[in-house]
Amino acid sequence: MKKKGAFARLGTYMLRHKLIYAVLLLVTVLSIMLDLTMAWFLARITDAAVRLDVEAFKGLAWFGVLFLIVAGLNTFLNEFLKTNISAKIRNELRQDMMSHTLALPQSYFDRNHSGDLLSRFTNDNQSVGEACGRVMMDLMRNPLLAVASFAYLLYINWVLALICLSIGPLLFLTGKVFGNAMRVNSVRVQESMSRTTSFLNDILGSSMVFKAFSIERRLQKQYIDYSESIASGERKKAGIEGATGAISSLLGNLTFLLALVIAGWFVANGRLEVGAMIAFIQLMNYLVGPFSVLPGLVASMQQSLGAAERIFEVMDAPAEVEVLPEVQAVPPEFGVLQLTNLAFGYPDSEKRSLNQISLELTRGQQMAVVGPSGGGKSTLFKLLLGFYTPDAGEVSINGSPITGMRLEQLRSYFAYVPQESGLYTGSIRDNIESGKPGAADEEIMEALRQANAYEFVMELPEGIHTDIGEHGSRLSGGQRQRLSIARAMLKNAPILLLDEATAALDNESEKMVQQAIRKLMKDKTTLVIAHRLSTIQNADIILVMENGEIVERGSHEELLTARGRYSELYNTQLEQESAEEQGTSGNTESRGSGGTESVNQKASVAGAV
Ligand SMILES: Nc1ncnc2c1ncn2[C@@H]1O[C@H](COP(=O)(O)OP(=O)(O)OP(=O)(O)O)[C@@H](O)[C@H]1O
Repeated sequence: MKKKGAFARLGTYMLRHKLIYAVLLLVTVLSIMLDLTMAWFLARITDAAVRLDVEAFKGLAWFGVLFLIVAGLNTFLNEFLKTNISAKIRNELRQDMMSHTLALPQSYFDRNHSGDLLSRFTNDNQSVGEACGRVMMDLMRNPLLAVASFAYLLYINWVLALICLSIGPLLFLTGKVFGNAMRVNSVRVQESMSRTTSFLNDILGSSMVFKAFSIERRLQKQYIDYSESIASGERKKAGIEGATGAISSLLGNLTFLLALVIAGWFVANGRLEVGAMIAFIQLMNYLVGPFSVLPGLVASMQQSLGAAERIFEVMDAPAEVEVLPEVQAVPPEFGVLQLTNLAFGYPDSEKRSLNQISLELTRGQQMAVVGPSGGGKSTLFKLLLGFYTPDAGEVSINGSPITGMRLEQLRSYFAYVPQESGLYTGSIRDNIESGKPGAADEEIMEALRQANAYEFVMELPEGIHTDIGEHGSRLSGGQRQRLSIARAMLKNAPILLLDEATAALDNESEKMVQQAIRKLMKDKTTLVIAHRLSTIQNADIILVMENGEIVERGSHEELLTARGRYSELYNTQLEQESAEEQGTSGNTESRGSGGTESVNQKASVAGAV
């Protein structure tokens, strides 16, 4: 998108506030008139003093008081409206950006770093807000002030006026040269800031990892590099601003001195009154001032337009839905889910992550997907949830291809329990309620009971209103998972997609989670990704996925008898678990409930599917 495009689009936001801009324009014109009045006032007061006209002072004093009141009110209105309009436009941009971001497909989030997005929501938004308020109005005010002052100077003495004006082109040229350098540099600073925000976003969100690996020094060094890169851009900015300011003021002072000498000479020769010379000095500042601040303002505007482009880039990214979806109040009827010859490769990836996938899941059936890492299990879920569209083949529910369904309609068939609990900052209530927006407290409590989470939640200081911290960091892994299950319970969708919700839990916690899952799965059709094969022995069908293909399918017994890939995986895992069991059995007491459970123990809590 060209700069003009960004400006025109910002214009649509500004046009929504025509009235404020109209008042701001009036205030600006009034402030220019007040500036000129000040020059006139100085001339009058000087002339009265030179002529020893005491009578004139009384009137001038009253005029001065009135002037101060009007100028004060005008300054207040000017500052208030500029800040106000910035805040309004920033707010609207933020909201529009958020609603579009929420509508973006998963592939967008795969490609773009969340820290970069964050930077667009914050730094860029701030910069654009400035442009629509202060920068914009100053860009209008300064040329108007220069023209008005020049007209007044012409009226006082045209020779002096032309001398003053001669500085204009020089200052303009300075501004153009330095303005370009400023724009190039500010793009660099913005990019550095965005990289730094991404880095901070990553490391601050995983404080336990960097502490556990003792990589604080390395992170500190990396951060110093990022921070230095911002600082170096900012130093360069200071250099450019300093040079622009120095050249502008040198040119301004030179012209000023020249004009002053000539004005003094005119006064000495009786061709100019002393008051007119004082007015001239004041007007000279008004004429030269804008030329020296304009380059900086133009550079700021360019920088903000760059920021606006980055915001509009997000808003222009193709969305997966036009209107943000609403949760369907009543869960749909479900009969059968069919996948026929499904094939899929991620955008930007040459390799196919799924190939020739065909399966049928009927109401009430419990299906498990197992297989080595990278086999395509999670990708299968992503396609079912409509995060990506298959390259070939078809997914249909109750005989209707999902391509003909709205996304919210498709997603209403599934309750998803992700591997990571997927909780967000806010209260327990906020998190659970996302399963059924608008749910009553009783429904939330019931879901918590069903998910074996009621008791621990009630023990928390503020119950369901307790803030759980970033991604639920104030809770244990098992507690997080039980909340994730409670959320799925509240959704009450016909198909449960469970992504190995029992991974990495201790014995006690796993029991609680498994119980919760069993209740969740009651009367539900289930598709579960399982890494621990001991937990899926009761599944109706087990699919073994490898390299994106289903290489085996059948019940636990059938697959063991077949002595194929499943039986290989099962026996390897059995051996590993009993080796771990033997290695740790001597320490059971010191471990408490955090130890690795035996295969038999696991089998006793198995039956999730
Ligand atoms: N967003 C992505 N972009 C590109 N390739 C991806 C993306 N996500 C996964 N892949 C690739 O797709 C393949 C299947 O990955 P998938 O996450 O489905 O495996 P998985 O069976 O769920 O693995 P695991 O058991 O480790 O979770 C892998 O080769 C992986 O590298």
